[in-house]
Amino acid sequence: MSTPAAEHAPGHASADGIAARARGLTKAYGSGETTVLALDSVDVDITRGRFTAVMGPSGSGKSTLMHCLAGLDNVSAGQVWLGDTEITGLKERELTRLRRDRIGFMFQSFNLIPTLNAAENITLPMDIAGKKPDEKWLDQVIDTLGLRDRLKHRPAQLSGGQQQRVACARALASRPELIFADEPTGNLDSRAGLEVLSFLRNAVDDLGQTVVMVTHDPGAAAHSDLVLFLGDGRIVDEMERPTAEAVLERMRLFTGGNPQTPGFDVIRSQFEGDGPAPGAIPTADVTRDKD
Ligand SMILES: Nc1ncnc2c1ncn2[C@@H]1O[C@H](COP(=O)(O)OP(=O)(O)OP(=O)(O)O)[C@@H](O)[C@H]1O
Repeated sequence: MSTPAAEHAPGHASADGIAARARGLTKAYGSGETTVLALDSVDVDITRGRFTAVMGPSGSGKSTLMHCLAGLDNVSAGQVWLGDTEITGLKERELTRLRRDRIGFMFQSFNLIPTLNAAENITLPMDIAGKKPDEKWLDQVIDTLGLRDRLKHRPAQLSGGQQQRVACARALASRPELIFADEPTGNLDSRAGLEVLSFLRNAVDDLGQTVVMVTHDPGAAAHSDLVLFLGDGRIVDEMERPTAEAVLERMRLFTGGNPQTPGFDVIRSQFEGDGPAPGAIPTADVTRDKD
């Protein structure tokens, strides 16, 4: 689980391309005395063809950052670009189209449609958009994810790991510029979680995709090329070629080992005795993988 990114082959795309960029990104919720500054003037570049993990204590702004970069949430101040397109200021309709055409999403809950089989779930976003899939690319995604013999199965006939692989294939199917994954392993046992992380890694290394993943798990973050650490709505540090141990150590510094700090319990229980071994995926809310 603690495979260092250094062992991974570099992605296909050139390192100088920027898939998404934010400058002075600020997001406040509420108003007056109850205002919460979820993001505080964040500057960030997401490099194309890389796997970036976003970590930080609970409430540090990870999901808000992802939502603002993906155009799912409007910003209070600052600017966000997807490639060369500035998305801040776009109308909802334009944003919807941009998300549909250029971004893939993977969430903790797989969000598969129970009445559709795996193949239909994978192509659903494109079917809704009236777009024909690139069959060669789709075949490559299906084979990379090992779903070839599961295409006719409905979600209920698939294990948790297989369902998440279908969700991964759906995110990749339209060959998006950028894939956002929010705790993609959060509902999986450690083996299925590991599989999904390997597939995301392969999507970057073999298919040249760009992935941004929000996670609480240092072991999951160790599959990335770069970890961004958020604290109180700011990027407070970053780590190239992370290992689970180094990320855990950084998270410890973060919380100052203070059990009162939000997120401390999660980190401590995962790594210090009463949780799984370092690098394991949290096993709460486990979905059995019958592979
Ligand atoms: N819709 C909302 N209304 C009000 N406050 C919000 C809203 N969404 C998020 N917040 C607040 O913004 C801050 C950042 O939240 P966010 O969900 O981005 O954190 P996070 O790092 O993803 O947390 P977690 O790890 O617990 O998911 C928190 O203080 C949160 O309470």
